Amino acid sequence: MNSFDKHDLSGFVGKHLIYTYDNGWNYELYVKNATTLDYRIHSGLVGNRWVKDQLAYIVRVGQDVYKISWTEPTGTDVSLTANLADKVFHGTIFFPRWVMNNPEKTVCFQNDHIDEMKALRDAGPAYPTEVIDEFATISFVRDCGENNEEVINCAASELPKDFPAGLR
Ligand SMILES: C=Cc1ccc(O)cc1
Repeated sequence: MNSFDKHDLSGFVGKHLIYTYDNGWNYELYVKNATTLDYRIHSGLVGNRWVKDQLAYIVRVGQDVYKISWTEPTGTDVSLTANLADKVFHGTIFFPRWVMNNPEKTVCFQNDHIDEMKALRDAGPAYPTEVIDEFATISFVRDCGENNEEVINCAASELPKDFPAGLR
């Protein structure tokens, strides 16, 4: 018998998170609804890439612990764990070889380039996959409600210098 309802995502849907991986990569994620997320990458291998309306599997695996998994048009697979109580985050990213070879090709607002990303994925090479397995620290959490298009609506490079100051 669990002490929490596995099917209750209300503590996660609508959350806007900013976190920094131990390797220094800085990311931002918005849990738009129970099956969709938006994200923006501030720094790292593919810094300045941003994506809206990525479909994902989102599950609750603990009182304050959620897991999100998806596969991208680029062929990159991602599985993230967010422990909101402890502000601990963990990401596993499975990059196809072509992204490791030419990360700059994926740095864009992906929604405007879906067919191009799929063509690059299909051209490969896919293998050997590069697995990035990193903890991150959550530095910012707020509630933005469901399906809020304003949370992530530009590239990281277009944000004010003092971002995320003033958001709370
Ligand atoms: C490749 C996308 C991606 C999005 C968020 C995150 O924390 C890791 C990877």
